[in-house]
Amino acid sequence: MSALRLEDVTLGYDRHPAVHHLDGAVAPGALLAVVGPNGAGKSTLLKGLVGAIEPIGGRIDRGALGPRDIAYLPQAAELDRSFPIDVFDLVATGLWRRTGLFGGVGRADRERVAEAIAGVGLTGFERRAIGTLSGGQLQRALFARLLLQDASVILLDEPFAAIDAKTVEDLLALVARWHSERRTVIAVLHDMDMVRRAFPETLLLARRAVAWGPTAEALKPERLLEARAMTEAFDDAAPFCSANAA
Ligand SMILES: Nc1ncnc2c1ncn2[C@@H]1O[C@H](COP(=O)(O)OP(=O)(O)OP(=O)(O)O)[C@@H](O)[C@H]1O
Repeated sequence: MSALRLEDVTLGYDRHPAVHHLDGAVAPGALLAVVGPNGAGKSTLLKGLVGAIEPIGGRIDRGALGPRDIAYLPQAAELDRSFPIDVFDLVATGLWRRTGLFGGVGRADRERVAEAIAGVGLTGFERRAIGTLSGGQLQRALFARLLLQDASVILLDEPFAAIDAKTVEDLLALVARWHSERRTVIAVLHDMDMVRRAFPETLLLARRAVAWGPTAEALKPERLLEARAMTEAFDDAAPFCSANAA
């Protein structure tokens, strides 16, 4: 059974497609990279998978997965850093899945939060306001929250952008751990060397799927060139699927 199945999925904004005619399946436990040029539709795809936007066409079959089974880390720019919350409370929101928004955090839960914070190397930062953290520290805190969310599908949008090498290494180890726990991980990435090294499967996106399969196949130079050309040729103002051109 697939964790996620896409059937001729078109996603977009105001009825303008941003990415279209996606067909494919992500198996449970897959470790999938989503790559492609700027504007290729990668973030849009993750938003569609998590259900933040509804497809304009086709359908996304999530099988038995409920909304709480899918965790989503948006791009750093989408997070409001001025929100007055400290590291502990931010990480503790990962428990909402179980406790509910007003469920309260008991002693055992507080220990779990502390454990998750330790797991990302942020012990001592519990009472720091998130606005005072470096980009890498904030990303560590957000990964700690994902640890607590305990979701079977984890979507990461450019999780390693503008992050130092040591933090990347530590967070990548968490991704590997999630993979070993048979969770499904889908990550939007720009670092092709990292994708080749750490992600067995790749979806190369350029407003539609250029390639989807084993990473070595999907990232062949001719495929990457094709992706760039396709993204550049895409007409953002086109009405809903004016052409079905392949
Ligand atoms: N909220 C929005 N409203 C209207 N159009 C949008 C919105 N978000 C994205 N788009 C458009 O959808 C297209 C795909 O954008 P998307 O952010 O999915 O690309 P991406 O592959 O994630 O790009 P990048 O690598 O630059 O993050 C772009 O043309 C973008 O301008």
